[in-house]
Amino acid sequence: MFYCILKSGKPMAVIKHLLPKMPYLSFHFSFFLFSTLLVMSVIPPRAAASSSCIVDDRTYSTTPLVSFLQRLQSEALKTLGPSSFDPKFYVDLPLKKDLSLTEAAFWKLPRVKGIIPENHLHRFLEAYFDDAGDDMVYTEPEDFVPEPVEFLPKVFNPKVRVWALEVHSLWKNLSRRVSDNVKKYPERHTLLPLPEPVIIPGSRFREVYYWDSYWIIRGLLVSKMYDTAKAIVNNLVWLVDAYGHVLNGARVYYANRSQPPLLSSMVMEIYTRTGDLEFVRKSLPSLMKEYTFWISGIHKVMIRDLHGHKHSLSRYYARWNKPRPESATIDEESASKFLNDSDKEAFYREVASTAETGWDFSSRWMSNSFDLSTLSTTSIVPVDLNTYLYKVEVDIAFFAQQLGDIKTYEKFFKASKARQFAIRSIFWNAEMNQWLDYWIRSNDCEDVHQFEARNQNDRIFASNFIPMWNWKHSSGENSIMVERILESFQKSGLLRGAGIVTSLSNNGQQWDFPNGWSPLQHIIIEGLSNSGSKAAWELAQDIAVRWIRTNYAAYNTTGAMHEKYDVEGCGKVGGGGEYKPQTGFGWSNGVLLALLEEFGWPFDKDIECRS
Ligand SMILES: OC[C@H]1O[C@H](O[C@H]2O[C@H](CO)[C@@H](O)[C@H](O)[C@H]2O)[C@H](O)[C@@H](O)[C@@H]1O
Repeated sequence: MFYCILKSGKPMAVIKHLLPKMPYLSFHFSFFLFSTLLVMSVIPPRAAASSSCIVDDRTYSTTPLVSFLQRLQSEALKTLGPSSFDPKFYVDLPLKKDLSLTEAAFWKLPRVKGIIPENHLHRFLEAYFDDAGDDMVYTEPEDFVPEPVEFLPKVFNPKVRVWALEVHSLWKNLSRRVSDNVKKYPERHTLLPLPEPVIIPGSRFREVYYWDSYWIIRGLLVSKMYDTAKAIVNNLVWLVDAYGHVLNGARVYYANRSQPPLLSSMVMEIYTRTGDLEFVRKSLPSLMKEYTFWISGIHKVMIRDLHGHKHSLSRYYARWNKPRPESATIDEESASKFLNDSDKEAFYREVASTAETGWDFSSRWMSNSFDLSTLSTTSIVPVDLNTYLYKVEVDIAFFAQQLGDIKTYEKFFKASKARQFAIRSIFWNAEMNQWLDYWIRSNDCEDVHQFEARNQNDRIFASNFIPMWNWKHSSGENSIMVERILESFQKSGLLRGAGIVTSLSNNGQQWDFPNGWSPLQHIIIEGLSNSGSKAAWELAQDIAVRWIRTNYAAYNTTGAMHEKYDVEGCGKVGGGGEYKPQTGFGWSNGVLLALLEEFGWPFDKDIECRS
């Protein structure tokens, strides 16, 4: 009833209507109800509103090691202070000795006014831990050669070729395998014992990440490193078999959330280059298992459109309502404004669910762009997630067809058509000519949410154009639609001097203005270039050139590839967010190589920034 009153937007009228039928509602109570509803109807949905009706909430519980390392993280912050403090470092530390011995020594450390003195902390860390990352050992990728045959055949400019070869050689820096120690003493490591070599993003990201791996693989394929690419997929398949989904990253503390589902796309890219059907056959059961994770239980949302059609869509939803272990000190600080435990838990769930989106953090998930405590990710049905799931359906249907499994082909083909229809019905906004995230205004136990146009979020994000990515696979948009979307993109404010900005909100979060991220550039560029429109292809090339130039300029001044860039100026590195900007960097290297392969670089075209 509460929910119906709220949704009506006219609390007093509804109460008046109810009063005659409910004589037991006293004046005082109805006044209280009215004021409460009035306040609630103007408060935007926020973290505390969620999670009261979760049916499928199986979590992997925290291991004793993670609990201890989190405690160590919190004590280290008290000793060292917040400047330059990276909480992730502590939960990545491998134990030298058994946990019981380490804990006993920890409790014996002296404390001055409750704080461990710095020299004692350092001595303790040296005696009982290896360095963070020591359990991921360097391994020479066997399929790496300094200049692969037929490498970037369309790149003629000598400066660009030299640079591209340097970026290609970065795969060697980022190549790792899990040390034998992890297999021997798994309880001493938060790292998971992945069976095959990996490519890591770099710097503080010392382990495999799920969606990063897609663009890493795109680059590895340009570098003709097919075995390394397959090894990454085999590791992710191993995670699906062990946990039922691909983890956010290959650490035990990431077990209760995933990241954007791009595993089938990785298999598809590898198959397209190698024609290895056996590889597809081995991966397919895990792709189907992962698909179930995304379309059922807490990830599933049903929405009835204005014509009465029911659509099954998906959202991000972490099975976790505590601080993220890798950022626990930060999350506890952010949650300190919530007074009671259940509000804190709801907030922590929103935080972890936002990490599942890959866009952590962004105004996209906040009802107030400047207030992290208004994160509402579990109440949002996101355009990009459903675009990726459409692609999963198309990919699985294709693989099944190649393998002669007609029943699976038909099932997934049908599912892809249903999602295509759903994307059009729920996300498409014909006035803006963009696809908009849909906010379910309550997170209660409704079976089916009724579509209301006002629940589309009309703020501008790069994600509003992500469905273009699927133009390659859908039967094609008509050309008038493409032109309209193109115009809408060009007027959106997202296209800046050095690439596509993530959003228009300058609030200090890293997935917001003025940052541009390699994966988003690549998705939108691929969408535009596959639209069949010449103008869209030219725009795709223009964005690629801006992006390549800014990567080059930053590489020249800093000697590194970066995780994100500030697209307001050529050669500017990105910032904001909860950790220091990182270098390395897996997906940026992959996207750069993929763009150079696609668009090439003529001999006489300048690579330097245009003023
Ligand atoms: O430690 C904070 C967060 O760091 C990761 O997120 C960021 O880096 C990832 C690796 O490049 C990338 O996949 C993600 O999109 C970035 O926002 C991590 O994935 C988060 O879960 C973590 O909380």
